[in-house]
Amino acid sequence: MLQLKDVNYQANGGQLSILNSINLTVPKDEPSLIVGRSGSGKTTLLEVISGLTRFTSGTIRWNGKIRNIQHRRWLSGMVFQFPERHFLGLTIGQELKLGHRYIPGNRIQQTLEQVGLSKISLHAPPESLSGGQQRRLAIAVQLLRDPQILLLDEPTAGLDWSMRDEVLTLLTDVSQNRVMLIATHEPELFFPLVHQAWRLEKGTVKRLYKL
Ligand SMILES: Nc1ncnc2c1ncn2[C@@H]1O[C@H](COP(=O)(O)OP(=O)(O)OP(=O)(O)O)[C@@H](O)[C@H]1O
Repeated sequence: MLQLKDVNYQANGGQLSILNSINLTVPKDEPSLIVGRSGSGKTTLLEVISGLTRFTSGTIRWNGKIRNIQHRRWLSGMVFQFPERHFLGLTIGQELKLGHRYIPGNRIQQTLEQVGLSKISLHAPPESLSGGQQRRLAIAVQLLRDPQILLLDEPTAGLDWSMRDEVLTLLTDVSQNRVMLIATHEPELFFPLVHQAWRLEKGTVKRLYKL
């Protein structure tokens, strides 16, 4: 379970308040949603949780223990908005192995099966995949790190309907045994998958849905 207590984040040397006293308890084994308009602070919140951004005050606990920024980097996997823009590997195989000294081939194959990409060639460039497949590859890259906390920023942005369905089905499957938090401005797409959703407005959690 992930717990945020009174988390604040201010930018520009404290001049600009972006997250204001965020309190959240996010359960494991089911996707949860952060809903909010553009500029409401969704990406910032995911970056704070994942340890990519240092918050100003508050506490973040994992399974009851306070976790510092290094712990959270280690615990978390973040799938950025439009992750395909950030692929670095020249091939799908390279992309999957980035940052690892060694990954057994069967582990790569299992992960590709998990995301429904078992038939692709590891020698092909990531750009040869369809939009939905590229999103699934980005999720596979994170799953290979086996994160306890999986954070996804607008995972369906820019996808057509059929590809969105592919990604939505996958998200339910990979939420088992971990916390999954999805930031979106299109909550209606995700409501069939989630039990809990929070609305962020100007950096404040305004409402809690128990669906
Ligand atoms: N380091 C920073 N310095 C100044 N302003 C920042 C900083 N980080 C974020 N902001 C501002 O904080 C606000 C929230 O940004 P954030 O990207 O978290 O919103 P968002 O809800 O994810 O928006 P979108 O859906 O458009 O991605 C924005 O107004 C953004 O410009």
